Amino acid sequence: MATRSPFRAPSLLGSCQCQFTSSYRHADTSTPRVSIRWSSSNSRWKQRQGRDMFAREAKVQGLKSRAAFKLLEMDAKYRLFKPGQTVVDLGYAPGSWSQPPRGVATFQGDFLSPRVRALVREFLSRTGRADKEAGGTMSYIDRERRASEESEEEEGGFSATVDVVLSDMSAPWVQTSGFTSNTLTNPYHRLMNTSGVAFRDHAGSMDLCAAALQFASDTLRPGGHFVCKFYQGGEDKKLETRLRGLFARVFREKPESSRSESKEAYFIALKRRAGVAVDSGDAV
Ligand SMILES: C[S@@+](CC[C@H](N)C(=O)[O-])C[C@H]1O[C@@H](n2cnc3c(N)ncnc32)[C@H](O)[C@@H]1O
Repeated sequence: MATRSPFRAPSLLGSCQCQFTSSYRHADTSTPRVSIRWSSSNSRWKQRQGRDMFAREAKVQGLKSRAAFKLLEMDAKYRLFKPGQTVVDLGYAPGSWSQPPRGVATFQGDFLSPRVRALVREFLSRTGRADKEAGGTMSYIDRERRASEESEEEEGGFSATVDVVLSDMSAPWVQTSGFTSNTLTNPYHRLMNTSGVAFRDHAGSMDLCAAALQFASDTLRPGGHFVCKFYQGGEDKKLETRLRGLFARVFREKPESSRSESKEAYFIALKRRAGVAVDSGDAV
């Protein structure tokens, strides 16, 4: 049997400045409606983790979760990050995409809410201005290049300062049973797992992708990149078409470290076009 070797993770996003991340505070769960014996699925889950090379390797490398390897794989293939960038990581918790947490500001809030998105944009424009005034650590050439990009941005009516927007958001699994099981009540596991109902996961992911894309359209500078998790289904083609309107190149990616039985995949959208924005009325 062929084995898959996880990437080493010397510094995840190490060269980038992760200035902002967002995470969603989960609503309290309701009381159980059905009673199921969870002991067998508990041990199945533990066995799967034990067999899972990426989960084991994440532990060895001190990463918060196996999800880290997905981003490392995508960066190795598409070269997403460069030193000194502003990277926004939406739905960051538990945080393996933002390790190490240097320079990270975290926000809690439901990103589907326009008010939360507006607060994030405001935060970014304030920190962007502060960076500009301070001059930053950019070389002369980088400063000149950025200045010319900014004048293009202003011509296009954007105040865009972000280099990369990442969205690994997925609607968390709402627990309705299994409250006596430590494995199932653990918030970490609910955060990292979906409902398992393909249509529901797909529909939820299309809403989150639409919110993330609108945010990318509002904040990404021309030339910037967008990575977005989605659950495959009937509507993802429409999302891809919207992405193609905003970015020069768009790829579908199923990283090796993403479980093969999961419908999870990623859109990698490279080089945001100047002077183009997504139309919020045209949501997926
Ligand atoms: C699979 S986890 C992300 C894992 C993360 N990339 C990591 O490496 O640790 C999915 C995340 O999406 C977040 N999320 C789900 N719905 C959200 C929403 N409406 N607004 C903001 N975040 C949301 C969850 O809270 C969770 O943090």
